[in-house]
Amino acid sequence: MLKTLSLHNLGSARGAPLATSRASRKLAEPLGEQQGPREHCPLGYRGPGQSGDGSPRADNISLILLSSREPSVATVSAGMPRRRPLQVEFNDVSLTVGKTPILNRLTGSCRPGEVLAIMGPSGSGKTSLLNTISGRLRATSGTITIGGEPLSKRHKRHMCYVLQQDVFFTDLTLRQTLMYTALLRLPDSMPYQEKMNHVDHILDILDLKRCQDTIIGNMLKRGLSGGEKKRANIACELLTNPSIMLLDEPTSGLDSSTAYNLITTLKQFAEKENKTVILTLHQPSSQIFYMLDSLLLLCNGQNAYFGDTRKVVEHFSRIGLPIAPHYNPADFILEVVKGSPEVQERVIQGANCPERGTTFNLSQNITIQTSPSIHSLYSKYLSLQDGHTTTGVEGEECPWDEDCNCQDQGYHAKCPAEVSVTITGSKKETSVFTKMGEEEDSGRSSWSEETESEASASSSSSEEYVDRQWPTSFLTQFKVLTQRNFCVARPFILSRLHWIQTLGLALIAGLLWFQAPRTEEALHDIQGWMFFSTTYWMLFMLFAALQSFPSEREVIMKERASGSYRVSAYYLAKMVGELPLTFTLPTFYMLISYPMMGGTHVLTFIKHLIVLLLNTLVAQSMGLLIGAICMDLQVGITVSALFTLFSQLFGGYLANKIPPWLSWAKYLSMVHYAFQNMNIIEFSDGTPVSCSLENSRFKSCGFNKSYIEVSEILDERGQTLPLWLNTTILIMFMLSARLLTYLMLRFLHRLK
Ligand SMILES: Nc1ncnc2c1ncn2[C@@H]1O[C@H](COP(=O)(O)OP(=O)(O)OP(=O)(O)O)[C@@H](O)[C@H]1O
Repeated sequence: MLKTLSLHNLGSARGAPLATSRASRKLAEPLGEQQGPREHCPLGYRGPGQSGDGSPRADNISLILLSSREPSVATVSAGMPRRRPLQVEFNDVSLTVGKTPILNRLTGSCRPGEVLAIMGPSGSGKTSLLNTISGRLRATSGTITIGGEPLSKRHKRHMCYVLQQDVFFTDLTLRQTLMYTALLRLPDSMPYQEKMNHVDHILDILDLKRCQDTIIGNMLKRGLSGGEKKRANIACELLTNPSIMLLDEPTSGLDSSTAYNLITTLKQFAEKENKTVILTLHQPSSQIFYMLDSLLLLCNGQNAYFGDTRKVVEHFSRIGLPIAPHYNPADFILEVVKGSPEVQERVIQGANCPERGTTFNLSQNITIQTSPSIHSLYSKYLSLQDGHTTTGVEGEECPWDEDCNCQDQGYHAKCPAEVSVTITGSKKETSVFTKMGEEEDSGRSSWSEETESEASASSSSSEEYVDRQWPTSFLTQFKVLTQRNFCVARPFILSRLHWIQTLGLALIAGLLWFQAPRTEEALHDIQGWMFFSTTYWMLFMLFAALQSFPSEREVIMKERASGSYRVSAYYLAKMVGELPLTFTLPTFYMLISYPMMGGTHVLTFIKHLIVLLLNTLVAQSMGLLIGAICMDLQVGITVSALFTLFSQLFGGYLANKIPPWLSWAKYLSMVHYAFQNMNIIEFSDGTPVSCSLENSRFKSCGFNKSYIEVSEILDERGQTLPLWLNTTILIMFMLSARLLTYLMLRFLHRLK
């Protein structure tokens, strides 16, 4: 049986899959087969029209297409606070970065319930426009309004921005990622269980249940697939039920079927929930293309077309660039805006008509060179030649009216108006796809009075949360971020490699200084163990902390840009969340190494441990500070190497006789204070050190004393400060470094 799609004018087939495209052809194939390999239940494909086993019945394709518009997406916001629908408008928006003009007088709008696609070749300014609409970039001129009000910081909580890149903490599972997002971005007034139900619901809608316990992963660690990451990205944003969704290339890297399903979901989300969806697309299939309500086509940052997607074919015909039959209009318009300067000029002028009162000399044929892939597709299926020539009406100049309509009916008659496509299904069945027209859209909720009044009548709490500066209290942010920081840092700080490294070094140090006798001869060795332990943990923690901000920065920036939490909450949570992890390995090291070195006093061990942990915290603080200042790992490593070597050299063990003009430098060495404290503790509280039997270098050994006086041991390494003062100075080091780090994050790196 043959399936025939008859579209009376390509442009009016709103929402209907264009059977001229490869994707449409695929649709017309037995859907049971098409569904088979798609292990993940395709978005928007559930519901009537599916057979008992979940696969659609091949004889009911048009029903499936219609019923695919009744998805579970309709309940994305079930139980969520209601959001007011907001229209996005931008007028004459220009953007210049430095001296480079990026966007030039762009005008467009998107109403609630609609999907606006921004299309254009690479580098035409799609992402820049999205950034400008979201407020991440400030327009050089022009106006942007959200719900009739000029764009302001307040609006960022009404919109979500799905970035082109998938920015996540790679060690968290998908479920953890969504859970923390929900806890941070959904209001405190919503019970925990409800938030978790919402997470489940979103996982279900985006067909991510199957991989919810998989880690996000990265290049080195396998995790979610590219398509799953894309959907995870969208899931995080859907959680907050935003009024406006901005998506930068949501379909990039997805296969055509997944891309189609994703756009279907977004389309349904816009329609059913009255959301404003603006997305950038690179090369959509015609099926996807006609699902979009309106299109803004960019050409070198300028407006090449803005309007109804269904009218794009007509528009291009009108300006002398009619689209060949069977050609995917999305491919065609991209070929056009990548064409010769002459073609680009014509398109830009056509888009700005009637202001410029443009008329085109349609007698001139313009050849648009099609891409090789399109060519091969054409050769194969449609037997076209290299490129295709668009031809206006010979010798005729179309008289344009005020609305840029060609008034010559004869001209229009020559434009492609009706296309009939025959598709052969493998079961040799035939059915007729009927045009999906305006009637089908009648159910679409629009920016209607009813919706507005509904919105205003919605619970005050919902609007209240929307307009509050933060969705959650400081305490909630702190608690959730502490837990998340712990989960994020644990795989790194307590990695198997770090356990092995710590065990190995503890054993080596223990064996090297094994049961060192407390004698004058072994004094240098005991101090060697103390110096090694101090510097090793300084190096370990400092370099571990160094990577912390540079690696987390993108995620934090993304979350901060959507107004999820305060920098102070994040920073404080990071300090607290990582604390137990910071203490684990040094404690493990001390438990092995100290007894092996011959330490027997429990109290001395505890005091040593406290000093070592404090030293570790100071080192971590310095690492965070250097990382926050540099935000570049290479620069950070160089600065850290200088700092740690300086600290070691002036630590009091390697060099005793420091030149007087350099003696001040030791006060800047954190090792100096920690090493002094360990000496004080070991020789005051531990086993006394016996004098050498012959030629002792200590005066106290000359007065018939068997043990060296503690003060003499300490003085041998220069002037010693009391234990409490060394400890206070170390604490001051730590607090100042942490305060400076906060200021860096808050003011220098714009995590604000
Ligand atoms: N900060 C900047 N400084 C200078 N030029 C910039 C800057 N940001 C963007 N551009 C330039 O502006 C142009 C538009 O960039 P944009 O990323 O918006 O393009 P795009 O259409 O999204 O491209 P793609 O499809 O490849 O992602 C590019 O030529 C880019 O090099």
